[in-house]
Amino acid sequence: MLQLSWNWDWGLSWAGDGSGTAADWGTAALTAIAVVGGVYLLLYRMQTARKHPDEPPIIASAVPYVGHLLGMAMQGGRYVKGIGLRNRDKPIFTLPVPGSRIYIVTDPSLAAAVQRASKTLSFTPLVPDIITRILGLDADTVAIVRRHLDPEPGAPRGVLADMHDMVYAYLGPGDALNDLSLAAARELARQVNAFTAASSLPETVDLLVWVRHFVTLGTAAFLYGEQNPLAARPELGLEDAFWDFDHGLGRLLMGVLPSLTARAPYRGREALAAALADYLADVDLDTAVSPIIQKRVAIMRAHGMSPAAAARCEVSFLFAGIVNTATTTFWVVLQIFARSELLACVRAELAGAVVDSEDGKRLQLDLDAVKTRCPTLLSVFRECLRVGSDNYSTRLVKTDTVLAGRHFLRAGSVVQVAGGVMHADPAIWGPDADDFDPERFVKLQGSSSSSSSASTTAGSGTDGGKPQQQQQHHQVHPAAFRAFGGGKTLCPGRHFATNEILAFVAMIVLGFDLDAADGGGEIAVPGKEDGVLPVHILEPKTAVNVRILVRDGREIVVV
Ligand code: HEM
Repeated sequence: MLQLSWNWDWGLSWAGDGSGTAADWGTAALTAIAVVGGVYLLLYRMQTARKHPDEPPIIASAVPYVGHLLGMAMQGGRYVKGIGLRNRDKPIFTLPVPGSRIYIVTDPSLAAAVQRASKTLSFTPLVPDIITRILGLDADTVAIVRRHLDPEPGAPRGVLADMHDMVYAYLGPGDALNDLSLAAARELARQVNAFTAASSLPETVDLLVWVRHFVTLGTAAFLYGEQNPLAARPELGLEDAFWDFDHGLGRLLMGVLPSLTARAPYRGREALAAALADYLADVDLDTAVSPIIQKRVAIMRAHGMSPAAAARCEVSFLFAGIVNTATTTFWVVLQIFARSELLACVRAELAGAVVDSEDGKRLQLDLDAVKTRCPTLLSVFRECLRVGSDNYSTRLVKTDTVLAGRHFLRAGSVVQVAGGVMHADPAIWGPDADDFDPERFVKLQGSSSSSSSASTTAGSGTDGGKPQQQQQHHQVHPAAFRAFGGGKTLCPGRHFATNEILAFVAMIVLGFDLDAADGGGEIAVPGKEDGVLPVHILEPKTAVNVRILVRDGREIVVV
């Protein structure tokens, strides 16, 4: 006879009358297995129970409730992407998590429906918590940020709403965008010219590190002025601090004692915030920084933020301006230089976008011509974004919502549009969806649709469009291209980024030759590191070391 009891010294124990036989122990073990199995089955069944008959199908985790969270923590964006690709028959599905639901959308038309339902599905309520953790905001600033999120027309507006509208208006097509694009391209040209002038011998570099150095310093300069602390105070190591911050965003987001568990990103952020606060307190904002930064700082101050808090928030704009641009430029340069025929083709296209100066000493790069006369370059850019972006557009379900008249989404849950799944879906892009096709977007013919979600035209002056995939004779839904997100949070910097990246790639393609560092020859293209939180275009799994040779030593001038 065996009995289950609790013993304070030894914990849970089996008590017997001393006559326990092997059969008794076997029975006990079977009972224990049955109890554990029963509890497991109960939890498993509970997590698969739909909260509503029209709730999207539930994909249960083998470890009830917490399994998906563990999967995301251990495998990053690859985890949900894998589930999405294995369940292509489900345009939307539910991942049960403790106390909530995550609805994953993998179908472009449902993604468009999510974007349209912006009254009940909104990213904004999630922003205060996210930026508090990432930026380390103090309680007063958080209270300001929380005011009047998602205001109705005519209602009082909070700082996020004002900032959103200003940034979208400023970076939309028009003179301000053109001025900023020109300023950025000129700053990058200045840096490339300085590098060319200083380089007499071939240099071996890590291509990503080389590209992002230019983009980091260039962006800091055209946004915050030449005396910005990243450029003017090299002793602070702010460039490294910036990338430490970027590479530790996931840990900062966890918010568990960040000064200990996310030491490098925490210190990087604090160094950047302090240096920007000192700088912005000292300079004459009207003349030293670009107009968009003047407007950002003015909005934050008008809403009552302290100068130090406003400077801290600028770390996020620096992040938005640098990280995706640097990483995308890296991929575009790499993909072009890894294919000699493609390189020749892009150089031939760029010949139509440059002219020699009268004295023959300078190369004049025409920004507009780069955008309009280089279809292959533009296609490579878009293909790099398609292949490199596994991003998720995230929304909180504010009130119970029926999506597209069919799918019940419960209030308090989270919806995520899975860009990585859509970008890899053969049903959308054709059977070669896994391949990098430099001409994919040349083969896709744009139309003049005005949907703002697609951005496969990405900054060419028109939003959206329904490109037709000539080979497959079907259309790619405008919401299937997710690199810039979509709907109310569609990246406001997409036009600017396109201009800047195309100009910068043009300078590199025209000015340099790149070889594999290990003895020259073809440069290999590594896979992308997809086991991280996909907050931006993914980095390569391994470093790409190249030898840089100056091809055309002439100064580049942007016109
Ligand atoms: C290749 C370059 C870039 C890519 C791939 C990119 C991508 C994105 C993505 C995916 C989002 C979130 C969209 C969503 O959640 O639906 C976003 C938001 C944003 N991006 Fe970009 N971005 C790029 C460059 C830039 C640049 C250069 C700037 C500014 C100069 C910028 C400013 C912003 C801002 C301010 C937001 C937040 C918008 C909001 O919700 O209020 N981005 N970007």
